[in-house]
Amino acid sequence: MPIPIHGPKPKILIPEKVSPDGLALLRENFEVDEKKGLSPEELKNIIGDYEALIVRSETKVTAELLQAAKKLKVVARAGVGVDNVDVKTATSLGVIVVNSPSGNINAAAEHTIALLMAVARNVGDACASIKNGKWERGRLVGVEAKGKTLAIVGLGKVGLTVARIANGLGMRLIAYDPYANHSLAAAASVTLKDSLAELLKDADFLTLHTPLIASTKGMISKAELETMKPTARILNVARGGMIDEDALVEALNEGKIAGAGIDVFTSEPPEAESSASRLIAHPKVVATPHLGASTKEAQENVSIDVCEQVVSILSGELPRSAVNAPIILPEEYRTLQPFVTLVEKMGSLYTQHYSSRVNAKHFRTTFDIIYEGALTNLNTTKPLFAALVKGLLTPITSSDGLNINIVNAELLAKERGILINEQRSRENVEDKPYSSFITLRARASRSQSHARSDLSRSNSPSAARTLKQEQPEEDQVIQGFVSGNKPFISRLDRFKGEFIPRGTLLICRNFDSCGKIGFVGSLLGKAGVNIKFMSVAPLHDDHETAEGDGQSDEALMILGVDKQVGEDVMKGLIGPEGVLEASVVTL
Ligand SMILES: NC(=O)C1=CN([C@@H]2O[C@H](COP(=O)(O)OP(=O)(O)OC[C@H]3O[C@@H](n4cnc5c(N)ncnc54)[C@H](O)[C@@H]3O)[C@@H](O)[C@H]2O)C=CC1
Ligand SMILES: O=C(O)C(=O)COP(=O)(O)O
Repeated sequence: MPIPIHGPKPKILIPEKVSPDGLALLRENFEVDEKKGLSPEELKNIIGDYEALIVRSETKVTAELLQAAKKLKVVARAGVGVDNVDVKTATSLGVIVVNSPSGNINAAAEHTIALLMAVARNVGDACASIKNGKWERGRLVGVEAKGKTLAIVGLGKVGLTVARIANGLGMRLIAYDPYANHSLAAAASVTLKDSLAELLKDADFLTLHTPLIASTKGMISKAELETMKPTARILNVARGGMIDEDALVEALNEGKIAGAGIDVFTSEPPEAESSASRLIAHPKVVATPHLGASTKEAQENVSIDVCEQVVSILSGELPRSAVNAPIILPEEYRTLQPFVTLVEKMGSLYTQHYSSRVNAKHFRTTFDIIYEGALTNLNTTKPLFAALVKGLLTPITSSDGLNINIVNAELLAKERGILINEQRSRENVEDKPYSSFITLRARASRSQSHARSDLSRSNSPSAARTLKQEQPEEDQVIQGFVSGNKPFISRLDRFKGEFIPRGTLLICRNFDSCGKIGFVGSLLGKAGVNIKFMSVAPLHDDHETAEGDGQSDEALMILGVDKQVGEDVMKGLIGPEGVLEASVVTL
């Protein structure tokens, strides 16, 4: 995969133990810092240097940490649960959060079964007893799994894998999951129950496999435990906090629950005198220190999975399992990529060409973006939407850089009151020279009193300077297409003509009469500005016939220049000898 890296290598911080298999993929192009044992304060102090952060469950990726992470593009969770990551803040900052949704599923499911068996046969207690020189065969009689009812809360990936293994053990399977896939449940011989209460009363073994979210926090507390059989045993390899630890200790003490196998706790590692530590110490509990994902195989899987995604993101591509961005298939992304570049350029051209007019009134906030041809068949246009927001806003956003991307584009557009209507045109494009093209239309119907004034506050050096003699009121239209993977602009306002939106461009509107090119060329020449290419755009067909409107003999001149054009030169271009309007844009 080509990685466009110039200058120092981007830095990746790994504050936890992550398998070297994935890290090997990073080392060639990135500086990989493995720093274990950092305090939250130490982490906050250094995070500003890093573009990627790879964590497991121990690192708390808080809002405070994310805000200090000025360069951060991605938080990669080498595992499933992202409850230790403030995904909402990451989203608002445009930081992509990725995980490995299936790399450790089997490990978690097998660990659940290991705990189930250990609890059923008193393995933990028996092990401690024999090591203490005892031989307590009478006290340590267990129960069999075969024929017992396994009640599963959360029939997702881990829950289903547990069900399949338990089926092989001859267990009867029931589950509660309001969002379960009924055919997958049936194929795994699982009977779905309509409520948690219905599930709990039948459980010989209860196992939890949901994420820790508002609806699952404290879902097994005193009231629920009291509805269960006193012979029931409880397993938790999902997350601490789903079971009320104090209530479970009490139920075990009172003989209301027979035993528990617990891998995850409300505080990890457990604080002294905490509910977690009391649960761990309980003789009827088999406890493990969050080992569900800790197999060699699972750690290899998750490491490779997230490191590949980090490489993609730092190379400007999209990951395959982002938690806060839409999933886009690699083939689809490849098709979209040149159009993403095109749309971003169109947005930036819009902002710079139209909006930095002296009083900044013309930054319209309602845009139509119309996809035609092959683009109408795409599953998602989210990357194009994000590229448009990025293009529109980047020239007027302060340079210390808001990271605008697919993660936060919608939010940012909303915050700034920019309305974007995406449309797929069903028009036949067979007679057109390109298989797909895109039109950006800024609507003139908006009341000017609502027009944004961001541009008047702009301090961006890339914001264009435009000088003009007159300002027609109509929709502002930019049209473009991709050819040979390169973006082209094919229409700007009333003018049609092809040019590549790249570098510094001087765009002049002028009467289509002799001498204009010479006039502009000579003025630029005197100012030491070199012209690299030039394109002339006559009026678009729709506007050609409007004789007598004073505009039918106009054209656009687009010149690629090798440096910025000074204010004095810009002023000198306008006039009866010269052009009607001129703007400089940097794309
Ligand atoms: N102990 C460990 O080391 C590991 C723990 N895990 C944890 O296992 C849990 C499950 O992981 P996956 O199966 O991959 O997730 P998943 O997303 O595939 O499945 C979760 C299931 O929970 C269901 N669910 C959501 N809210 C529910 C509710 N209120 N009541 C009942 N069901 C509900 C969902 O519909 C879904 O089917 C996660 O919390 C994850 O962090 C995963 C891997 C290792
Ligand atoms: O993947 C998960 O959700 C886990 O709980 C595994 O956590 P870990 O990566 O072992 O700290």
